[in-house]
Amino acid sequence: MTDSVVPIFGSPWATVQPKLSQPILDAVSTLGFENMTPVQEATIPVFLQNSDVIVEAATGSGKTLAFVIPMLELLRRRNAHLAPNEIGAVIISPTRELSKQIFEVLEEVIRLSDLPFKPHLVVGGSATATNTADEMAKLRELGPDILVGTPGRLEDVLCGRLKNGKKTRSGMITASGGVRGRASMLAGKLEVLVLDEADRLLDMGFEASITAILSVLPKQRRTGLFSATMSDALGQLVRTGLRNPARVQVQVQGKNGAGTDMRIPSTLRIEYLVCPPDRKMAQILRLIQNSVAQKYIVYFSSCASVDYFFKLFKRLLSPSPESVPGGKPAFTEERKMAKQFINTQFPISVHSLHGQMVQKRRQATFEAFTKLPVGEAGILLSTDLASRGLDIPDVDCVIQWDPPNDPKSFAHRCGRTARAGRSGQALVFLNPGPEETYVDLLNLRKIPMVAAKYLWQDSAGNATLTAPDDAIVPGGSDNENGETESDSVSEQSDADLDTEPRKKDKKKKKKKKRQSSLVAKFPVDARSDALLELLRRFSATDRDIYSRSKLAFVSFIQSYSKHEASFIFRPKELPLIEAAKGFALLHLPSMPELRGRPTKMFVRYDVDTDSIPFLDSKREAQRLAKLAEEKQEAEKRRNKKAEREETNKRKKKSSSSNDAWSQAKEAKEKLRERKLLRMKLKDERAAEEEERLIGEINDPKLREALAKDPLLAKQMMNKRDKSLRDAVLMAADKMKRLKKAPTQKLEDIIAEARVAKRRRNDSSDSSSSDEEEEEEDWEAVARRERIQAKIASKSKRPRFTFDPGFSDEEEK
Ligand SMILES: Nc1ncnc2c1ncn2[C@@H]1O[C@H](COP(=O)(O)OP(=O)(O)OP(=O)(O)O)[C@@H](O)[C@H]1O
Repeated sequence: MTDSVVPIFGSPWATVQPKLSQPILDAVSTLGFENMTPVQEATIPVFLQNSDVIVEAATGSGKTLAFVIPMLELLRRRNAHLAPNEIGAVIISPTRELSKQIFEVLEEVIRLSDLPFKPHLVVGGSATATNTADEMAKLRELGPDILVGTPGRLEDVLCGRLKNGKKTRSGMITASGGVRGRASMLAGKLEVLVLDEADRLLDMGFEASITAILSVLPKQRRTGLFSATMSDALGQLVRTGLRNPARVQVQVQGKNGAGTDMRIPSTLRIEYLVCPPDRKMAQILRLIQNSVAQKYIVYFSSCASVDYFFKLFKRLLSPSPESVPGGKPAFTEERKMAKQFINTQFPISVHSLHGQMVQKRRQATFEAFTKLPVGEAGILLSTDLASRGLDIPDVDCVIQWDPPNDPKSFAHRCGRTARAGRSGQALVFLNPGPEETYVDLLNLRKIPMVAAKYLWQDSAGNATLTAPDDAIVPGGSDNENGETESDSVSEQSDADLDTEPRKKDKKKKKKKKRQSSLVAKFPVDARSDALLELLRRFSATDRDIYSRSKLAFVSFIQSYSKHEASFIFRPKELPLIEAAKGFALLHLPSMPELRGRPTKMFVRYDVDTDSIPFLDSKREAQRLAKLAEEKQEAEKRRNKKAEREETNKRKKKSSSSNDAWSQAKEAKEKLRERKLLRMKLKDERAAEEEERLIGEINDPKLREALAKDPLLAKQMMNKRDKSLRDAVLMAADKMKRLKKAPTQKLEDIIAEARVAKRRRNDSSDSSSSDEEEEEEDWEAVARRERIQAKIASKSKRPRFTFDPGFSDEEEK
């Protein structure tokens, strides 16, 4: 392991051992670099001696040349000839911007040294298949020796384009199960591999591509890993196949000249400001107003925040008359208002950069900021896309509106200033409360910070360190909810008596109150509040700004919950209402995170948000047309709904009267059905019973007769009246004898039989009368009985109609 202390510059290039070739020495001299930087001095000899290297050195310390120079030297020294489709070296970096920057340095050194190497930049951005195919064809035609690029596109070139690979949890496509196209370049003879920002490249996000690239590289190669935060990735180094690597850690030189273990350049001053989140904008403007700095980078946690604040900063710092609704007079008035908050002697241009921008704009905006003319000030708003490696000249100040989600990025962000021995300043905003411990975390990571002073603004608009008279200090007793400290104390003693769940509830409330009081203890800054009102006015007059404000706030909250240092950045303790004010929202969005927060503290902006227009007339016309369409649709829907309701009402009404009728009908029907069923069952049971009874009668004649009159049979059997049976038989015989009409009913016969029986009983011994007489009597009785039966039948109809005892056929 090689350790060296950073004096800003080290030994001359000519002192390197083994010696650098003359063309390369000429090139660095033409670049104006007389001496090496310490990291170059420590790395180049080791790399040249065919050893793998892991290099960790502060941001802006010259790591790019520390790998570019030995790489060219190693390629120059090799004897093997490279075919047009073979490459000798690959440099991988995590972003397109950084790849381009490295490529430009490499190209410049090759040009100045006149070495016969062809470098080529391989970055994404033109994702369509035809573009990729074109690019690959161009690449084969060009036959480069060195490739510089991002992992995904390099994977396509070196391993073949992957189709249908498997998606990993992190969203990357892995080769397993996928089909690869033909590789455009062969890496079998590769001499040098460099991973710049290696710790980032070894993160999960790039894992699949890096693994695929490593799999097609020869094992006999030189590998160099470079970063300002290398130790964070040591665990993953095994994967890169390093062979007995030399570790180069360059110490930062302290003020007394001795080496320190700090991770940041000694020329960089990092400050932190603890203040409520709604004061950030005013603080930035006052900082710009107060300093001589010209170039600023402001970091946000999401692309949506960058887009939104870009619009706000632009309206404040460099508006154009077309961007202000109401034409020129309104523009002049707005300029006047904005000048109350920032009034610099120089123009300030505003730029934005993030990963969701189209490549062309991304490139243009980056170049515009990089090449800003001397004497002109500029602000670049960015996400972490511009946090690593970018060597933007003359950045004076780095401001972190949001601390980064990954604490590693903190040093990289700050490192965009104070590069190559220049001095620079960085500022990070922290919310009062748990976020203040971020200072300790960074201290542990060898990144020291000092507290910044809150900046005020006097009536003349100048930034000052002393609070003006209108800065009302709440005295610490009143908190956000209007409760006093003593209230809290008495509540605390009450809480001691409370039951467990209530205690928890109170604890939560107390926590919230503590948070709110932390914010509320800051003196009121009326000018900051007035600035926020102006920003809200921008939003209320430009739909583009208004819609972006909501998006930005929501994405900020989402991003806040993804902080790696979640023990410091606790979403539950984030002062959300102040954050919403800081985003200059017109109203609070309805989101679950705001539940239980003191939303009354937020004053809604008095505007009908539906009427906020787009400044772009085309967009506004589209919006109005869409709105009219939506209104029509809504009207139609309302009408349809009303119609539906009306018909439903009518239906209900008629069905309620119809219902009673149909219900009664239905009930009747049911009753009838049930009755019929009952009768049927009864009949069936009766029939069964009668059959059984008939079966019991032995006499075949009687059985025959009774089979035809089951009712009689039943009656007889019930009574077990043998004499009646005999009488029936006798009567039946007699009928036969007298050849009486077969239609005579059996019940008549029975009636006659009964009369006869009675008579027989009456004149038991008396000689029986002659047959004629008997016959007459029988007739009379039968008549009487018939009449009686008729009367009875009128009142009680028999269930079965009686069949004549003997049919005509039987008679025959
Ligand atoms: N020997 C040198 N003498 C003077 N300036 C140099 C020398 N080497 C590099 N520089 C300059 O130093 C600046 C920073 O270099 P470089 O971008 O390589 O830093 P870095 O260590 O890679 O930073 P980061 O960690 O941010 O990627 C560049 O502008 C570069 O031109």
